[in-house]
Amino acid sequence: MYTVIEVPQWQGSRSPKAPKLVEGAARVAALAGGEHVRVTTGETLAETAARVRAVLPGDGPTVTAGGDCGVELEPIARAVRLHGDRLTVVWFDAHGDLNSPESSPSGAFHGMVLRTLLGEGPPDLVPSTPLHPSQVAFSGVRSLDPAEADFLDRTRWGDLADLRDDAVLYVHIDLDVLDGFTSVGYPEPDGLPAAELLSQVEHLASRHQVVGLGITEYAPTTPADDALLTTLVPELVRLCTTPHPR
Ligand SMILES: NC(=[NH2+])NCCC[C@H](N)C(=O)O
Repeated sequence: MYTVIEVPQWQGSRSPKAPKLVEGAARVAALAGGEHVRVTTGETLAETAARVRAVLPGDGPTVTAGGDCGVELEPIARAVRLHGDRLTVVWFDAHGDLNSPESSPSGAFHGMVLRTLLGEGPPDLVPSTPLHPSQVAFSGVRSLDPAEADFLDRTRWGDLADLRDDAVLYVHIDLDVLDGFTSVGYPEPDGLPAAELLSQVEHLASRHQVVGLGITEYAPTTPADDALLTTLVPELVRLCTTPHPR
């Protein structure tokens, strides 16, 4: 069995749609099945993170239902603690979320969460064991602020086509990676069709154990987007929680 952690955090986003992330987290969690735990948000992001940390299971796969992308902080930090160098984080997202507090144009934590996991972020949120850039591989990223583009260019990242045989994966999916999906705070053109996202995840999950999945940034806006998630979320969860090798 897998644990589904619903985190209705919206305070990490500065989008006018951010309050809708509360309803979105509940919807994604309901579609994900599993053993469902709901975390209530605290006064600060650090307090919410501590609550997430407190409910993470000792072992077994986690499915995190966001909420803004900042909800990935503790589940990914846990995967680093458990799996060390073997872990690769696959970042399916329109955005890099690679801003530092100094470079962020918005001040929003969801645009800094990956950088924070790499060891540079708001001091109360940086995990004790940072992720190394070679443990991160991107898919669908197409909207970067200038400082993020510069950081991306001067850093050696992981490569999905060249994962080590014994790699285990954390699959992060910000729904803004999808093409034409508008139920997010910051939609961007030219994303991945849902079938392409599924086929990439299927390919990865057929070769590697997935130790965590996060599905974030759902801000319900259109019935068509909701209908898409009705099939997409259970399928992603099935692919990522089926024990390996299948
Ligand atoms: N997870 C997201 N939707 N991130 C959007 C970030 C947008 C922008 N790069 C910022 O830092 O504010």
